[in-house]
Amino acid sequence: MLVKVAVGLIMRNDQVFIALRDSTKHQGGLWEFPGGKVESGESVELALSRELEEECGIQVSACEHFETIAHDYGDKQVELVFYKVTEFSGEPHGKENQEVRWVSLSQLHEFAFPEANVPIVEALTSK
Ligand SMILES: Nc1nc2c([nH]c(=O)n2[C@H]2C[C@H](O)[C@@H](COP(=O)(O)OP(=O)(O)OP(=O)(O)O)O2)c(=O)[nH]1
Ligand SMILES: [Mg+2]
Repeated sequence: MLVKVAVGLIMRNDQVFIALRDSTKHQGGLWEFPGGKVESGESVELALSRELEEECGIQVSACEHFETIAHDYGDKQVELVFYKVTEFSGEPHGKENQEVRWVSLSQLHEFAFPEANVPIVEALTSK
């Protein structure tokens, strides 16, 4: 089964906001860009706003599609729809008590992300 996921690249100057995935979750113990599964009947952009409010406590006011990546983990197939979150209100934090960081794009490669994120990290650091 293919799981569609809305993912936010929350940007501020040359930094991006990342969070540590709970070790009990799929791809746990790795860093991620906040986001989550699109629910049935929900648009991807609505899912993005809902997930970023739930996980980081921010309200998205503007976003733009960045890249969509399909990836097969073997145990799970995902379609990750990445958005650059260009305007938001509230201060991003680990609302679900997850560890979070603002990271300079030049240091992003120092963090371990799920395999599907590799092209995104590459694109963010080379632009
Ligand atoms: N949020 C997020 N998920 C990612 C990234 N990269 C990546 O491969 N994934 C995968 C891991 C999961 O299989 C899936 C997203 O799941 P999720 O755990 O965020 O979903 P969710 O917030 O709805 O969580 P839950 O209700 O299952 O607890 O996408 C990423 O950068 N961010
Ligand atoms: Mg999530």
